Amino acid sequence: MATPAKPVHPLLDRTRRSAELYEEAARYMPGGVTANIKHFDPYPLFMESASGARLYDVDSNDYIDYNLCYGALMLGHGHPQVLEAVREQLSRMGTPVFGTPHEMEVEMAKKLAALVPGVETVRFTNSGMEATLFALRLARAWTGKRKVAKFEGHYHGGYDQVLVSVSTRERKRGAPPEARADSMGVPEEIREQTVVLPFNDWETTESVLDRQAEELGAVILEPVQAGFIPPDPEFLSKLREYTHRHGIPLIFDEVKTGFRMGLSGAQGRFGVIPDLTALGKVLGGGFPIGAVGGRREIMELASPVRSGDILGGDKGAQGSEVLFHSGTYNGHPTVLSAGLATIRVLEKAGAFEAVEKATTKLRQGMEEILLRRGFIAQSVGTGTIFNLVFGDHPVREAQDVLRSDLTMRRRLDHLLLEQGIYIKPLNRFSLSTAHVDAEVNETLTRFEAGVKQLRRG
Ligand SMILES: N[C@H](C=O)CCC(=O)O
Repeated sequence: MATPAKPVHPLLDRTRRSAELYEEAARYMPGGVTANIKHFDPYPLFMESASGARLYDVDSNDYIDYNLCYGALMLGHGHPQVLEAVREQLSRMGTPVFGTPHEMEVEMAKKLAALVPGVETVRFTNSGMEATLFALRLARAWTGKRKVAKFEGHYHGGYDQVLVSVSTRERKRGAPPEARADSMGVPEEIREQTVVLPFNDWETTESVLDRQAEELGAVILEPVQAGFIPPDPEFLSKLREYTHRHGIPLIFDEVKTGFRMGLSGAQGRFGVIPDLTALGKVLGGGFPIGAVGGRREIMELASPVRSGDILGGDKGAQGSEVLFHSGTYNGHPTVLSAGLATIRVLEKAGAFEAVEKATTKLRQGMEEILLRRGFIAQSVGTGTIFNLVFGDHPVREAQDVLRSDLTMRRRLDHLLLEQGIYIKPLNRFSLSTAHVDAEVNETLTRFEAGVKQLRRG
């Protein structure tokens, strides 16, 4: 059982019910949470309801939400068109799920093929993590090679092969990152199959790749690291050119960036097209989803027409000849109805641009307040996501975040929570169509009140 929170949190007076619930939760769930990312000190806040850009906690405090379920809610909470689409699906189909193919799967697959440049055909999954896992399997099957290269600080889900060097330790500039398991229970022989590269450092990346290229079945990365560190203009294109030349499938994990860097994702924004793309978050309109899309010939490896179905009792289906991909809830109608409704709203003229404009205004406003109050800080981001970094050095990779003043940032985040700005401490800020001018202005007022209390040292 986790130790109950000590009464030291500045929010304590205002969040007593959260503290009580946390104590109870810790009796029944390890650490009182059901996903490690949801924990923060001294206890996470328990929410009760939400609307638009706002969250309301169990103590009736309101927050302007910049976490938005880790970016998934691109239309904010409870968008009427999303709610209506879900109700309509349930009443029209008479069931949440058929367990058979249905028309909305085709509609969403067509939509993704039309919007995302690297997508020709699609398979749905239930999370972004499942999507990257399936994409890696496809790539390894395509090449017949075992190893996978990923980048330091990039998160692709909580399974063994990619749970490597997501957290960062300081290293000398130009030194290749080491491959470190980020969890107990990751077998050494699996960790050894993962090669770790430094984002935005082409020289070191190329020299590591040169040593490993023969054995690599895939290179996977977040084209915008952690959703907020943009790629150097040349970096992505050099990586694309290199992987193409060596026949290594390039996978973009666009779980965070899909529908947040524009409707064509980071690949559309930066004009670099991967072989395979993993999507999630916004695609489900607030419901769990993932998808893999990519080159037809690679995706086709998963076709049961080609290879049979190991679960179907086909005599001809041999495990080694079948690229297995399945899932009871894949292509769930309720989820797809929410996702399609979300995309329809984002496709309206000016909808996406308005969120970008609000993001720019908020970033500039926060920078101005911090600077005016004597803090050396910057916002780093692109599209509808950004982060705040204390320091004025260029932020191009995970090491640069490590070199910033994280203690100050954590202090600020707690003050912001106190002022009614919801973010997961140290995590990125995401905006939505619900973050209109009034919300941004109010956020800046609350932000200034928080910064006023921020002490140096
Ligand atoms: N699904 C991840 C953790 O559980 C979310 C990571 C993120 O969006 O930052």
